[in-house]
Amino acid sequence: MTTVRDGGPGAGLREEAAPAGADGEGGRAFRTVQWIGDALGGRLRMIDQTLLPTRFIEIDCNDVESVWQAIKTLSVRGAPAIGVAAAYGAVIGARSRGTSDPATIREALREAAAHLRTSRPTAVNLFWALDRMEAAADSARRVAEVPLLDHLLAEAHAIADEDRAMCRAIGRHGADLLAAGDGVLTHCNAGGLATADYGTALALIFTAHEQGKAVHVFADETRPLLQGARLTAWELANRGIDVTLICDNMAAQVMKEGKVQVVVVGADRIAANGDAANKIGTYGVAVLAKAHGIPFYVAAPSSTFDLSLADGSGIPIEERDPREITEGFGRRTAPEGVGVYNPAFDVTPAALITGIVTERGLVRPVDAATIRAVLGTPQAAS
Ligand SMILES: CSC[C@H]1O[C@H](OP(=O)(O)O)[C@H](O)[C@@H]1O
Repeated sequence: MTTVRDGGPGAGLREEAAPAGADGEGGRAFRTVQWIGDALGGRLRMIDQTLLPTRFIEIDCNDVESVWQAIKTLSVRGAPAIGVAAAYGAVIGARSRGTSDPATIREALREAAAHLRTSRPTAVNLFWALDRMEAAADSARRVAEVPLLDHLLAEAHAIADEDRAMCRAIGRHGADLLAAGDGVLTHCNAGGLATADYGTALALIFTAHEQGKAVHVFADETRPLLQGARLTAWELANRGIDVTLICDNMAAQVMKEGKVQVVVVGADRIAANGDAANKIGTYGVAVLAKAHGIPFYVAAPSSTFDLSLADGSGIPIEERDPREITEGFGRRTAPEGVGVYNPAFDVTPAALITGIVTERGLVRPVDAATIRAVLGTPQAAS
């Protein structure tokens, strides 16, 4: 893994923090995850999100282990972004034996996919993307003799391109749920940094903004890893969108003060009945929204649905290192040896979700029948 581009200390919100080349939607574009080069000599480049907002650093991954580490340590995070990174990681694995022999390439890809599957358990996009890459390797037997590695890189590019398109479609379908002047509360980061680009929950806000509908965002800082403070506030400020950062325990107060009209969050895995896993604290926000009569929306692409699960009880919840809580601010904030519980996600029951915004439309009411009607044919995930 090598540092490629260092925006320098304090890059923070400065113009140079986001690369040149507007994405056409008024934002200063950046590519969360991208492939540089061809199938044989190329590499996976990603923003190291653990260093934001103060430093904008891109890292290149040239082997499967560095992709695994980047996912595990949250250099790259967010369900869709993890899926895209894993797809390119599978390409890196497929070429690792240095041969053009298809059988060896397929075996190397399966080995890489098996390893990448162990990086994080909750975001279904990781498994969905790896399943798709393995299917592409197998289906290549029947396609014209494009070199297999080129075929695999094309599949990974397709996953990334589809994610970009899905994010914008989510924005289009969801922006109508926001009215000019609304206070919108969000939790964690479901923006461009969590996807190939543009985001899911934040896509609604970005699109509304591009439509001239100004909203004010309350961003939960989202302990313990502060994706809301470090990433969501950074993305929104970079796009000139009004954002107020609050501690997670302030969400009830801003709702009680009438400052929040809508809540919109992302998701990491949605079961067939609409139960949705998302960053820890989301379930509490949903309960608060219900108590205050505020609509609570989840925004997610179809690749985040796991229709093999009847409900949310089967969603694996990642538990992370206790030091993220006891030493997360660069100093110890709890006594040595104290017990710590650090689930990274929780599951919001469908009954608390007003609607799920997908690239294919709005799922409302949130139930299995409506999900099937909006998404069409079910997909299994491993
Ligand atoms: C668009 S998915 C974003 C989703 O992923 C985050 O989790 P993590 O930062 O641990 O990967 C969080 O649950 C976000 O809502």
